[in-house]
Amino acid sequence: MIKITDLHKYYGTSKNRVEVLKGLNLELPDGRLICLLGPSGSGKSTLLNILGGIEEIDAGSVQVNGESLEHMTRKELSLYRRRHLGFVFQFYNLVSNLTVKENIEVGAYLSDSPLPLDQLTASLGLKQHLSKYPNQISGGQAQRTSIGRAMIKNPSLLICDEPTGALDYESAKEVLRLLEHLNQTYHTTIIIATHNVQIANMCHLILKLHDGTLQSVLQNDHLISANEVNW
Ligand SMILES: Nc1ncnc2c1ncn2[C@@H]1O[C@H](COP(=O)(O)OP(=O)(O)OP(=O)(O)O)[C@@H](O)[C@H]1O
Repeated sequence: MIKITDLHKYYGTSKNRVEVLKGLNLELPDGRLICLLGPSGSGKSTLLNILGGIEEIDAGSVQVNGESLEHMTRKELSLYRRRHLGFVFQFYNLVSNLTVKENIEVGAYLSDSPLPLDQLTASLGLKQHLSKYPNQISGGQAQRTSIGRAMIKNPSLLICDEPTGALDYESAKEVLRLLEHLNQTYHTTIIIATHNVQIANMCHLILKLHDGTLQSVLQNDHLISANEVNW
């Protein structure tokens, strides 16, 4: 469970200080697919980076599985990231001189309890591509590799910031099907920040952020499968 209480975040100092998150309150149950929607600049990445222990909390509290991030030292935050977090970004950030398999294995080294590589690569649909290098695979395959690298850690929370933003329709759908499958198989809480409002239809919970405030938190009563998501 993630519990956010009166969360504030500011950038800049004195006259240039801007409040980017303006007192968020939110509870996110475990094991859900969560969509975070909001226009550019509304604070989505800032919120994800706070949940990911990358950005400091200026006021308020963020509890993840009972641990308060605002009280953690840098070392504790680093351990929190290693143990609990997986990150997926719009651009895949693969290591160019490592193969697909080796890129995924990088994630395993960071975990005390990694998932078996064989099992995961079957889910990722990358078995035929394991010995290729990033410049020999498509964008969709690269994103599935980066999801593999994040998931092999067996994180309790997978944070995806615009995971389909750079992909064509078919590759984006494959990534969405994969995220749905991982959520169902491993019960990982997955947060997807996106501009694509259609993605919300396959998520259990839909958060709408506007200008640093939560406009709405909706339970999706008309859940559809990733396969049925169209745009
Ligand atoms: N390191 C920073 N220093 C100063 N201002 C920042 C910093 N990071 C973000 N901001 C500002 O905070 C606001 C929220 O940015 P954020 O990246 O969280 O929005 P977003 O909703 O993720 O946008 P997008 O959809 O374009 O990625 C923006 O006005 C942005 O300019």
